[in-house]
Amino acid sequence: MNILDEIIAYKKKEVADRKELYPVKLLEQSHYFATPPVSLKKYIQRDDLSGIIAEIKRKSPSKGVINPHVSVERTSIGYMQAGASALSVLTDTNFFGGSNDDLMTARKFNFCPILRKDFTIDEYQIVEAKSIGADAILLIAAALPPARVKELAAFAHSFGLEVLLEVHNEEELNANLDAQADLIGVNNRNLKTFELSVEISKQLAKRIPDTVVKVSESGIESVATILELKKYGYEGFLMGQNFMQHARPEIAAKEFIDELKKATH
Ligand SMILES: O=C(O)c1ccccc1NCC(=O)[C@H](O)[C@H](O)COP(=O)(O)O
Repeated sequence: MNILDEIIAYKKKEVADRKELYPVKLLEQSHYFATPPVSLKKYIQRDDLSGIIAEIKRKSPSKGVINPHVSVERTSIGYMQAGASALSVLTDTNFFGGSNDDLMTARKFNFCPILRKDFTIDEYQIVEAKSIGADAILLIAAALPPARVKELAAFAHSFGLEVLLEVHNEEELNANLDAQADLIGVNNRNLKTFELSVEISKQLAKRIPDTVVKVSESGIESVATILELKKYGYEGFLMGQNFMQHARPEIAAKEFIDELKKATH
């Protein structure tokens, strides 16, 4: 069993448990159902921002412990002050050390779009995402049959949530082109082997329709890589570890984004 299979097997059990503990009727009482979402797509395309989706990531299967005691309040505010376009918050606890509380903290202190980074396999998790104040969800093509991707994307849209569809190869991309995703993210990390290469973003770029915002995800470590990916039409850049491995991730993000700004002006 690879790590993605392991995560999905765990999620199935976790979702079943949560449905009992926190029924949908309870989640629906959240005031976030009355709050209009902030568009991830639009913020990524804003000229005054960097295109970077800055992630809060305490640990990961590939890296182990990264920054377990990070202050979500200070880091999320600092990321946005540094010029990030949006936030990504890992809410999975077992494999990534995150939580719904992390996302709710980020929500409380920021007006920007927030991507709920989790392993969505069930409608329940979409209701949950809305109830904690997320603006967008992630759907991973490697974890879902295309028909499920379509159903879950439509369900997310019914709450006004945007969908970032994550692919890692041409087969996954082609099988999900009609999913109505708002953004397509190419994950440079193979979630089954942890192998990392930004070449995969370059290879898949021309296969992604121009109507969809392109995001390159994972393993982005330099401004030069972003400048290169922009030439392939990428507008969004999801970055976690490169910032989170520093004691003060928001300072690392500011230095990075300042360098990016200098290189693009
Ligand atoms: O990061 C992992 O080890 C990982 C393993 C299995 C499934 C997902 C995983 N990561 C989620 C992500 O997609 C990344 O957190 C995100 O793209 C940022 O990547 P990075 O900049 O390399 O931290």
